[in-house]
Amino acid sequence: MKIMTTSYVLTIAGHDPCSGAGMTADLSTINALGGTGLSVCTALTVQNDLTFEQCYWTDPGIILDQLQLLLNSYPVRVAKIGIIENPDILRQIIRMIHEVSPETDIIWDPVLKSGSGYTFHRNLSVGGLSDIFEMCSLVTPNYDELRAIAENGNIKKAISDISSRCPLLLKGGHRSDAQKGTDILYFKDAISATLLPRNILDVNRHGSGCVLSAGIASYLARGYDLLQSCILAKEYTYRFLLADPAKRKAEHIALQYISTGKSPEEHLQHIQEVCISGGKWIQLRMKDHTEREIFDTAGKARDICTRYGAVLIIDDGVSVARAIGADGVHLGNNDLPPAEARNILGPEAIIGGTANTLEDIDRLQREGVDYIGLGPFRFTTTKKNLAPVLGLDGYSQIMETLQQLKTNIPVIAIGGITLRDIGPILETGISGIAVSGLLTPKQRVTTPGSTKDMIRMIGELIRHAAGPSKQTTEIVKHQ
Ligand SMILES: Cc1ncc(COP(=O)(O)OP(=O)(O)O)c(N)n1
Ligand SMILES: Cc1ncsc1CCOP(=O)(O)O
Ligand SMILES: [Mg+2]
Repeated sequence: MKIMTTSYVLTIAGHDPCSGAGMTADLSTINALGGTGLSVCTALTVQNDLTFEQCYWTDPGIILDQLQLLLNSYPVRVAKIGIIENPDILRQIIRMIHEVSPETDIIWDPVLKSGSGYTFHRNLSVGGLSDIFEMCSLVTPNYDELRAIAENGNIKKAISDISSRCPLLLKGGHRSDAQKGTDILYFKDAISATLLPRNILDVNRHGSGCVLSAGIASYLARGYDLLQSCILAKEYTYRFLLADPAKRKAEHIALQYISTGKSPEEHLQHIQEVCISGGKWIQLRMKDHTEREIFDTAGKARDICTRYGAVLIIDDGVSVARAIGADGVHLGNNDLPPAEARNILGPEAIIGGTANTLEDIDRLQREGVDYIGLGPFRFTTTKKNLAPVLGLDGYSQIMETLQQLKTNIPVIAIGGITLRDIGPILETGISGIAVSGLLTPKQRVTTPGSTKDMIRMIGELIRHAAGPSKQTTEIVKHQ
């Protein structure tokens, strides 16, 4: 008897001991996306994220026995297939799924080569696989894989041959041309949907292809249609790639909320309000509080930020940041030098530094900060002992010089910034803004609207400044 519950997703894939790719990575993805994972192991591999040494294929009899048992016991909604020894075994697996559980959708991720260069298959061709495509609900090759199986290198024909039999998601993650990160989903009848990247991430992370196809399987299992599943899984994979700390740094340099409050409780209330409203980068800045209060509040702020997926950095306090496991610090001229902070906090910590002049930026950059807080833009009561106000002219001059010097360290603006200032400030080439008063309800006297509205509007302004609209899907009919 089949055990009745929903969203069973089966991965039929190899074991990667470092779990970046393969069966265990698939299971993590399936579980993270609300599915229940089942697995059949097709190979034991000796690899990590940098090197691939050996592949020991599982006896096909064991694969088929395990598969039969699982299909007889669970209502498998989607089966995702990764590395398989050869097309004959693939064919036997797919046929068994069709016979025992005809309602199961099959996604085949045709992995021909590992990211580190190990070749699983040569001499596969679209023609020799046509019966396999007929039985799949989706195949997900990347561009190199499609080129390898296209007869006479004719990619257009390969696309048309495969997509006349089953939908084809052509992945652009590993491309080095303008199509990098763009995936195209081809359906029958020459309809395709182009899935544009939300951002080009310069990472070819081990296992990202597995995460994408396991993600599609999981969303399909939850009842989304194929296009929706591809869009959602692409977004999930983007976030998975961002979990690489180096990328996370870049993504968060856009809007920073600097906390303020009369008491530790008020700081935490304001931080929570910003996080609930979609803020993703918080700086805890507590002046005139005891070390103990700052330490306790920082621990609570870290818990709030973790809950909402926000990055937390601490103003001045390197030891507090280290003690509570914050993501980094913002350092002023009287704080620990950035290099010392880096030694204490490690290579992945976000370290920001305060600048008022071009010379400050030059020095801070040499000292290894990740971003610069340049200001003040205008007078503000939030900070005592303000440096000279820069205004729009000051920002324009500094940013122009940085561009001439081809310096591309992220520079964020700070100091008395209102909603209206953001557009003009971003036009100078500034990459983001840090605000306190604008996102603190009691201080936002001149700008009505909720914190959520404010963050949404600031996000729009930042996206607008970053270039063309970020619409991520275009559906077209090819001639
Ligand atoms: C993003 C950002 N930029 C500048 C500052 C100012 O920092 P600092 O010079 O350390 O002054 P205080 O904030 O400590 O008064 C900042 N905190 N954040
Ligand atoms: C911390 C700091 N450093 C320079 S200006 C400033 C205060 C920013 O707060 P507000 O956005 O309320 O002016
Ligand atoms: Mg400081």
